[in-house]
Amino acid sequence: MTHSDKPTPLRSRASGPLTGKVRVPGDKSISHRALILGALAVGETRITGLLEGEDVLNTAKSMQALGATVERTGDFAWKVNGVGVGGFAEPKAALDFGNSGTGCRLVMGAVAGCPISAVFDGDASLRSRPMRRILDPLEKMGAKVVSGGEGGRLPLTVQGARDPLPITYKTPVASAQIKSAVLLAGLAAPGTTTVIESEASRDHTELMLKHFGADITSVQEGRHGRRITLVGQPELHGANVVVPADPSSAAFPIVAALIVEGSDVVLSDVMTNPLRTGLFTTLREMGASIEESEVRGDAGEPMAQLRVRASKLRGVEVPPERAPSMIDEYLVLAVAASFAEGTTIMRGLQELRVKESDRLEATADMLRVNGVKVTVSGDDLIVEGRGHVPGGGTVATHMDHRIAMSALVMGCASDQPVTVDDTAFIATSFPDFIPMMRSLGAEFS
Ligand SMILES: O=C(O)C1=C[C@@H](OP(=O)(O)O)[C@@H](O)[C@H](O)C1
Ligand SMILES: C=C(OP(=O)(O)O)C(=O)O
Repeated sequence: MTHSDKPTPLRSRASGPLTGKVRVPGDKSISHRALILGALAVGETRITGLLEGEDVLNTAKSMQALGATVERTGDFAWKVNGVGVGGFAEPKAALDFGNSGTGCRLVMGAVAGCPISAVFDGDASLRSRPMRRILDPLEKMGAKVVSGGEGGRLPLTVQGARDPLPITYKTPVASAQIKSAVLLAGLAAPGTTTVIESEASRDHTELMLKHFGADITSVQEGRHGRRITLVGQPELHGANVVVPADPSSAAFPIVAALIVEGSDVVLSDVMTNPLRTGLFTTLREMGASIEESEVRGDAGEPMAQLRVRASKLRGVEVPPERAPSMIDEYLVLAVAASFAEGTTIMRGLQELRVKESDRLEATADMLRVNGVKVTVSGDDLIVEGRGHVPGGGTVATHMDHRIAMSALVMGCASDQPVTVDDTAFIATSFPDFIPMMRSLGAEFS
């Protein structure tokens, strides 16, 4: 999906208390996986609560291009009829994943196990992101990169394996995208495929594979790691998937409610898988009032209603081993840290450099142009909170949805308004962000 060349800036200024109850859109990670596993299963998959953001819609299109039947049956309700493990058809045109690392990398894994060739492409942001981390294990499984850019950059052509090999693979960094690509390729291989990670990353692929009928086990490995074993060539059956609300999207109204005095906001159905809730743990350590109720689960994914009230926050140190459980939330945590009293040190953030933008530098710039004292030291981010933020800056979003949303949240409570240069990329993960925040009382103009 391409965006118009004309940027759409927006200004956020201090508002009165934010109040109300909202449901943020469906979880992006689970939405991608439901479409992909639906396409690899035999029979019908019904998905409700799917995130209808650009990233996920690009994955839906790619599943269609690979031969699955994908239909929208109502608001956030989708039906997929799959082709079976190993059954993808060769796509006629390049698969365009737009801004989405997850869509691109997971589908690369799924394609690697099929005897077809496919061209993978994306926007300028995705074209700059590393794909070698995915291609390395997929080549060990028998896939080939027929053509590609410098250092494994998109666009590139993958020739899937006719006879994929099962492997045991230790991921070089904690990445659910690497793990998932190997497991999805491993579906088509005989025997068992094993992934070992020294820090556990989000486990939605494992939980959903089990839900679709695969034989998959996950046991602890070392202090923080996991060993995941998948038995190849299962018959995946279609399944019903209820997508809970995305905690990474909920993070924005949550931080806004914490920093705007007098706020009281309720968020329903927020997924609370412990491998995704590092931000909530950290905010609570900072003194945030976040109450959970209506705790329940579906297909192994727990969810809860969260009530968030404005709170006095204090600086904390966030340990590096927490990073995988909040990797997409450091930008908005840095905003919360700017409004806290005292220094917040976030350690071990090297992976932030290879997201939609270099998020370590972009986050530091976002704070700096708004008068917050911030240092990047190696892979650590150090924010000196002073209880208030001067604001008044214009933030460069660098084709990165989470920078745009974090900056707009910052403006909700800063002394002077905060402007973002382009809001277009918010549509990749949270299409209703602007109206939803306005419905709570945010002043965007
Ligand atoms: O598997 C997933 O759904 C995701 C994994 C994470 O990326 P990495 O695997 O690169 O850490 C995360 O940043 C991304 O937003 C979604
Ligand atoms: C990193 C992200 O997504 P992806 O890797 O799928 O582009 C994100 O949504 O913050």
